Amino acid sequence: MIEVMDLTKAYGSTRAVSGLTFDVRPGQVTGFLGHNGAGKSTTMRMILGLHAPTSGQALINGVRKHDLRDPMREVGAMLDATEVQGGRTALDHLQALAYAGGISRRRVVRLLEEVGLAGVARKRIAGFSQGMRQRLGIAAALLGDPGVLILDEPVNGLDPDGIRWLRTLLRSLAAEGRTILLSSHLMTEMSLTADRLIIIGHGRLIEDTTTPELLARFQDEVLVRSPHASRLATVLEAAGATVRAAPPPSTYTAGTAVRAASSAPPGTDGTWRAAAPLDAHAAAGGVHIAPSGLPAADAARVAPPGRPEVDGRRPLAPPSMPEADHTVGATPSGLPGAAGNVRQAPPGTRGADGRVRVAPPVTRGTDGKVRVAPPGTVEADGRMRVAPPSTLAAGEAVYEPGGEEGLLVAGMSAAAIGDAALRSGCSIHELTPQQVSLEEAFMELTR
Ligand SMILES: Nc1ncnc2c1ncn2[C@@H]1O[C@H](COP(=O)(O)OP(=O)(O)OP(=O)(O)O)[C@@H](O)[C@H]1O
Repeated sequence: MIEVMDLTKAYGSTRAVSGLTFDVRPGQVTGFLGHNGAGKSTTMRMILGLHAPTSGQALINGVRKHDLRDPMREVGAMLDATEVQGGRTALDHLQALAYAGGISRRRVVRLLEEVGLAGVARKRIAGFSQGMRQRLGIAAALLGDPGVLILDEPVNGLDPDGIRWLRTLLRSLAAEGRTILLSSHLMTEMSLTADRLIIIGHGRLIEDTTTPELLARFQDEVLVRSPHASRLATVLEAAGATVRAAPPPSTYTAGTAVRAASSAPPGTDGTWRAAAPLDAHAAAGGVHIAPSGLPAADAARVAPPGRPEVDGRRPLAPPSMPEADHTVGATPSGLPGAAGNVRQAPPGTRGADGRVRVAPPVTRGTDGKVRVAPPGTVEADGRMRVAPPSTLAAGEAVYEPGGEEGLLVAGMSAAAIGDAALRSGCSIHELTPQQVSLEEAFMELTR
């Protein structure tokens, strides 16, 4: 058992670890996750008594590491597999450690076999690959057959066989009732190996959970893309669901609405296109956007309802559409007009930057606030920025989101969401139960 209690470590002005508290229980593999510099190694070093905490304490089997009666048999660790003398052979290295701990040569030989280094036992470590050094480090950690094992990035450099071997080894050691704390950046591996997860960020605890609990929390959500997202969100919340905005799609796909940007990056197919669900927008009183600096021939096309061209392309915007660098807007009362014309926004709706912004009701966020898209909502890499929520300033309106907005809905099945959408007259373009990986859950949590 490892107990970390209100542990803090400052290196000068750097707070590597800050008030960290968690337990690592026997019989489980506990994964220790965090971005680079999150404080994992520092925490492990404090648990192992290699660095003194600034405050708080870390105990192994109820005492500090230095107070363990037989430390090698109680705790084994591998922090940095490169910290070995390259001039020695693997056998000499392990034997020196074993001698210091009163451990038999027989155990050394057995461990070399177990970690797959028997064939190179008499070779100098200097010639070892990173994976071989990791195996040697793991053998050293296991020398005393300890009940507590602390491994910092043990998977690094291991080949697929080695990774599988280590996973099986750690799971069987945990099944014997040992306490295992393991850090790794390899999320897939962590999700296969760890029962519990301690996730830290900037030296602080973010989550103390189990792998299935964490995944279930995110898998509970259903991604809904709808041109009526705001209204649908209200409907779903009234039905008891929890709704949050989904991150925008990372790249454009055909039919995805593209918003105005000062310098216009192309969509994935190299052209700007108007959103496919324009008809739905029109029904909702939408606004369609012409990006500035339009690429020529296949440039922004705005689709009046029901008038795709013969070749399937959307017709170009009618003449009433302002030239490039003007955003096309319309009053919420109807766009495009019945005749298929795009209406120009009334002058009063232009923002300080000269762009037209009109806020149809559908653009209100789930919090009821209107979101204002900052100028240049498209990044150079083609990703869309999420507009920060904001209230509508006097005389100011917002960009219509352009395409369908994404919602992540928790607490309601996809089927129930579909029914609710039908009943409330909201269209849905996508309804996907989320299958997140541990990596995605981790990124979401540590954002
Ligand atoms: N000996 C030290 N002296 C000064 N600062 C340190 C020292 N050790 C770590 N730090 C700082 O403490 C912070 C946490 O580092 P730590 O190595 O614990 O993070 P980590 O989560 O293990 O990162 P990684 O995943 O990259 O190994 C970092 O900002 C690091 O620069």
